[in-house]
Amino acid sequence: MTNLSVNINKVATLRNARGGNVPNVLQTALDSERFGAQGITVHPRPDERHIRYSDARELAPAVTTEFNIEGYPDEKFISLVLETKPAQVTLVPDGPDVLTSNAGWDTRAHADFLQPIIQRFKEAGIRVSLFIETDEDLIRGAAELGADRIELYTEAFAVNHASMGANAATPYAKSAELAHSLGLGVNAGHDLSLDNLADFVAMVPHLDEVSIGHALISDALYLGLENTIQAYRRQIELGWNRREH
Ligand SMILES: CC(=O)[C@@H](O)[C@H](O)COP(=O)(O)O
Ligand SMILES: NCC(=O)COP(=O)(O)O
Repeated sequence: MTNLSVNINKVATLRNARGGNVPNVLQTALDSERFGAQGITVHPRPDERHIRYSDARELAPAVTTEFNIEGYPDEKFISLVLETKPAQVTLVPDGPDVLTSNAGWDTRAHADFLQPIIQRFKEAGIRVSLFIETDEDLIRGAAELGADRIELYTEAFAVNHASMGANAATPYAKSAELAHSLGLGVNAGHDLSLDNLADFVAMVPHLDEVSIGHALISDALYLGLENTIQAYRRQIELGWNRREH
């Protein structure tokens, strides 16, 4: 079954809006686990617009499911990950000024940059995932760099799902089959939601984890966090049961 990792970036956005500690990011993470989250994801950006490096340090010893830190591997990020030793690090090629993640890695052009970084994290016992698009050669490049997993960047799926339905996931199914054949685990994330998640899970094989934040936290404003996490878990189960086994 595919695991749900709840990205709590937007809880930190709300917390930072007033400069205090409400909502409490750590407590929200622990409650999310209690409500059914099978992982917690954070994406500390250089400007700390939401998740701060201090949040990651506070969360690391407290999270009891899988802790996943996402981000661009500059030296400050690398040091944070090696210090906190999450279960997984997901490397994302984001520039410091992007509104949100908007591309996957070019694992060919950036091979010399990524390879030693991946090796440092693996030597520290941290699973390494690379944020990537549905490009066959770049997925092969991720495997050649020694990544443990890829995270399929699903914005294009979310955009196309409105008009194409489940067929929007066809490129991701092919990428997941290729990744699996190369010994890579398969994660996915970005703009997944209650509307599109079951179709994605039904279509994409070998899917280890989905990390979901923006839509999930937005839904929680109406449904409550516990109901929302359980609703996302149900959508994963619905998609899994629709798979052609
Ligand atoms: C890599 C990815 O898709 C997520 O981490 C996404 O970038 C969330 O970042 P924001 O919450 O800053 O939009
Ligand atoms: N890796 C994707 C993630 O953590 C959350 O992305 P989103 O659901 O906030 O778009």
